[in-house]
Amino acid sequence: MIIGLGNRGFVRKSGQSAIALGSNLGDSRTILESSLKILDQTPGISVIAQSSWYQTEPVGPPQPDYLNGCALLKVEISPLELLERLLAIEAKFGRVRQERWGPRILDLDLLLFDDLILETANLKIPHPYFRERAFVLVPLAEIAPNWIDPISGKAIGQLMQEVDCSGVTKIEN
Ligand SMILES: Nc1ncnc2c1ncn2[C@@H]1O[C@H](COP(=O)(O)OP(=O)(O)OP(=O)(O)O)[C@@H](O)[C@H]1O
Ligand SMILES: Nc1nc2c(c(=O)[nH]1)N=C(CO)CN2
Repeated sequence: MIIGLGNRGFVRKSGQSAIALGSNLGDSRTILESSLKILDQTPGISVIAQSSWYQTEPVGPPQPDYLNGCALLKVEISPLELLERLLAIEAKFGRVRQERWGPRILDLDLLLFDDLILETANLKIPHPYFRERAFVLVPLAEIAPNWIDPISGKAIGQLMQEVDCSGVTKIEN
């Protein structure tokens, strides 16, 4: 377990990462599928697993249901570089930040990076809210149930058991 010392600290240049994908504006299914293809074609990033898509009730201000999913990436870049790639893809799809937790065309969150714990101004790993989000834990448990959260020491499958998953519905196809 490596504690990041901000930008000056030890930062890995490769690893396995888990990301969350979400969208509740536009043609969400196409947007999410396309963003995964772009990620897989990005130098230093390979998509090695993806979950089913889930229709999820919005957490936060009233807004349309989301389409959510998770993916596992093998990366040859640092966590900070990975975040930059994720933000660039969001911008490519025209994501503009308005109200916090408001509706968005595309949201790509960096959930986990091996067993890294990193706390910088722009990047916190593990994602600070993932443990309480069924819209993250259900798809993530589908593809990585045994990944251990380096802060709680619990497996993803166990974390999922601890939240109310009633607002998360798997899309079959
Ligand atoms: N693990 C992380 N994954 C993605 N962004 C992160 C992470 N940690 C910190 N950030 C920072 O959060 C900023 C705001 O992200 P964003 O606007 O997508 O938040 P949000 O998705 O609305 O809320 P939430 O953080 O609850 O998912 C990003 O610009 C990024 O610098
Ligand atoms: N169901 C759902 N609710 C949300 C989501 C999301 O992806 N899915 N993202 C948010 C901000 O990150 C806030 N609320």
